[in-house]
This record gives sequence, structure tokens and C-alpha cells, in this order.
Amino acid sequence: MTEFSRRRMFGIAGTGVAIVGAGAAGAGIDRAMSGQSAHAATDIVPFHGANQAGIVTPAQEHLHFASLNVTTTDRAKLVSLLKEWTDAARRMTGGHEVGTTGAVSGSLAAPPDDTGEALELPASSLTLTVGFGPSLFDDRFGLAGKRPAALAELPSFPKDNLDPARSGGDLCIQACANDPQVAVHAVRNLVRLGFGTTEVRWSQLGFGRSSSTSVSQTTPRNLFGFKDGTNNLKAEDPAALNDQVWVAPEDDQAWLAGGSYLVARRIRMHIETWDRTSLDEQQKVIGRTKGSGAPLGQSAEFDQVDLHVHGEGGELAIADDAHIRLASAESLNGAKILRRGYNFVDGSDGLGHLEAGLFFICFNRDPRKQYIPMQRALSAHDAMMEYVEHTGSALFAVPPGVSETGYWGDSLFG
Ligand SMILES: C=CC1=C(C)c2cc3[nH]c(cc4nc(cc5[nH]c(cc1n2)c(C)c5CCC(=O)O)C(CCC(=O)O)=C4C)c(C)c3C=C
Ligand SMILES: [Fe+2]
Repeated sequence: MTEFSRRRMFGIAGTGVAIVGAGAAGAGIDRAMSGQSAHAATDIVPFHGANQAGIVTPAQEHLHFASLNVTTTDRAKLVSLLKEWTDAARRMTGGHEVGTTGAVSGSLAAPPDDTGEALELPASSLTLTVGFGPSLFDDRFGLAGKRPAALAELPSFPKDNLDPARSGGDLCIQACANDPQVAVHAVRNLVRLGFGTTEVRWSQLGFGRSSSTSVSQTTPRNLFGFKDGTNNLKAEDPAALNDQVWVAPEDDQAWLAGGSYLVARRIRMHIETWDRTSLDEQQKVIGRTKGSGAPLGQSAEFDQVDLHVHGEGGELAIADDAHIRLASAESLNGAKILRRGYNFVDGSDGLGHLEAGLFFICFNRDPRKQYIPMQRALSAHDAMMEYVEHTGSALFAVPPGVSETGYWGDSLFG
């Protein structure tokens, strides 16, 4: 057995490079050793910590998001599932198979502990983030007195066209990874463990991150072809994260301290209409140039946005209805959000159009003060609304991070 395969089998993180795959030694290691895996050096994201991973973690390339209904009314069964999920998440984010015997080492007479499609794949920076929806705090589990006031169904916004089958949910699982199969494997195995306790309500695959959450990342482009995530909150700004993302003990319910609120919006982008729009109009809609991503009136991507600068004709460089003006902290009493969305293309609509868009995810400390006023301004005035349609919506409270002996939600249920 080589040193690499020994480390991988026993999950030993090496000198800063933790190369661990789910299962027997194989292709994952070979790829990583030969430099073919672009993500090997940061392959494992620590699962334990004060805050859950998958929020300020540098956004990975792929997403599988699932919203679930709890089908039992037995609180003990729900708690037991959260414990099982935590153990499975510890293993999968560490690059290991689910269960003690995994995909191929168990009894021939029983279904395997792990479904197997991530065998030989490295951990791929998998993060698993869990959230609790407002409906979990009804009368089923004795949690009504523990619902934070901010955890209420989102209001309807002008021009919303929400599909109830793509909205809401008691629980959510956000799986992000640099390999789509690793993200899908993780959600599939958690859903499988939940059989008899939870069922999938809706789910969404996302490819291509549409934001950056760390200064170490380049800014990706969304399906409108614009750099997206330039003026996002970043992991390297802890003061802003404390102010805008992490719930503080004094905010409301103590169990949520160190957590956050996740807003998910499935936003269809009418790309065929957009693609027939002039470059000048596209740039005016966003408020930035398409090439460099510079704010209109400035010259480079990370130049400060100036909402008051005027163009040569005397008009505002960034129009009154430009997306970045309406979503700016300056227009919203200082409110900011941490965006962490993904592109999606879910086939076509049968009418000759791609069913494409942005699965928008953001984290914020209080949606009543941040996401909701921002969305109200955008839904009412944003020039981009002519090209987009909100088709799904959900809000979840994301509990704080898990200790080495704890489980997801222990501050709420414990
Ligand atoms: C309610 C919040 C937001 C929604 C919904 C949203 C949808 C959305 N955004 C883009 C593309 C871009 N957004 C950009 C900036 C930006 N967007 C929001 C918020 C929402 N966007 C904020 C807070 C900001 C930053 C504003 C600022 O202060 O500068 C940009 C510019 C680049 C960047 O800074 O990220 C683009 C491009 C799409 C296509 C979309 C829905 C489909
Ligand atoms: Fe935006």
C-alpha cells in the first residue's frame, strides 16, 4: 500500500493537502497526484466550526439544493435523523463513504450503506449546509416558541410568478462541491437516510457559481454574460460578516446565534429576449460594463461604484432603474447580503426557449432588514425585471456550526 493510498483509506490529512476519496484507492488520487485535479490542494473543507461551512466557504462550482418535508410528527425521530445526517455529512465532507461498510464492503444480502457513485472521487471541497423552514416551527415538534420572528414566509413581491411545487419546505440541504457527482451523491445519501422521516419537496441542480465569496476567487459570469459577484460580501471581511450575515445572540432566539438566514429564489432568465437586446441597453440594465465589469462611469472591475457621477450628456452614468443602484447598500440604509447563487438550465420549455436562469441564494442576518427591502426595490423598479421571472422561493434559518460531538440543530433541539 502506498503512503497516498494509506492516507486516503484512513482519512489522514497530509501536509496541508488532504486528498481523501470515498472508497478504495484509485483515480481520484492518481488525478490529484498528477496535477489533473484542479482542486486537490483544497480538497477537504472542515465540517466543524462556529458557523456552518458552505456560507463563507469560497463558492464551489456545483450545487445540489434540496428542500424537504418532514413526514413524521415524532420529534425523537426527527432528532435521530439530524444526528444520522450529521455523522454522514462528517464522513462525506471528509471524502469517505456513508456508514461503516460503505458501498461494497457490507453484506451481500443487504442494500449497501453508501450508494457508490462517489467511489474513487476526491472530496471535491464538498460542503453540506442545513436549514430550517418556518413550517418546522408549527405545532408538530413543540418548536413554536422557538421560531425567530424573522423566520416567516417571505411576502409576495410584484411580478412574482411562484410555483408552490418549487417553494417552501421544512428543511433544506445545500450541497456544494467542485464535482457535480459529489454534490448529488451527498444529497441522495442524506435523502435516503431520511426515508420514513422526510421526503424531497423540490430540488435544484446548479452549475457554474454565479458569485465569488472570497477575494481569492475570480468573478464568474452569469447567463446574461456579466461578471456576477464583484461587489459581494467576502470571507475576508469578518466585521461585515458579523454585521450582515451572522445572527448575534442578542438578535432574537439564542439557538440561532452564529447562524444565518438563507433565501433561495429560482429566477428564470429570459435569455432569448436578453440576447436580442443591445449591448448598451444590457449595460444600462446592470449598471456595469459587460467586458471588464467596471461600474458605469469608472474603468476597472473593482473601482468604487459612484451613484452620483454623470455621463457626457449630463444623465446619471448608473440609471435610476439600474440593478446595482437599486441593490446597493447606499440605496438601502446600509443593507448588504452575501450572494451564493448558481446558474441552471433545466432543459427547455416546449415553446422554443431554454428553461435557464439563476438559482439565487443569499445569506443575511435579518431578511426583514436586508433581503426583503432589497427584493421589494428590485421587483418594483429594476430594469432587469423585464428579462427575469421569479418561479420559486424559500426562506430557511441556518443553525450555527457543529462541534466535533454535536449535531445539526443541537442548539434548537438539545
Ligand atoms: C434581492 C437581491 C438580488 C437578486 C434577486 C439579484 C438577482 C440578479 N442579479 C443578477 C446580476 C447581477 N447582480 C449584480 C449585483 C448585485 N445584485 C444584488 C442583489 C440581487 N441580485 C446585489 C446586492 C448586488 C451588488 C450591488 C452593489 O452594491 O454593487 C451584478 C453586478 C456585479 C456584482 O457586483 O455582483 C450583476 C451582473 C442577475 C442576472 C439576477 C437575476 C437573475
Ligand atoms: Fe444581482
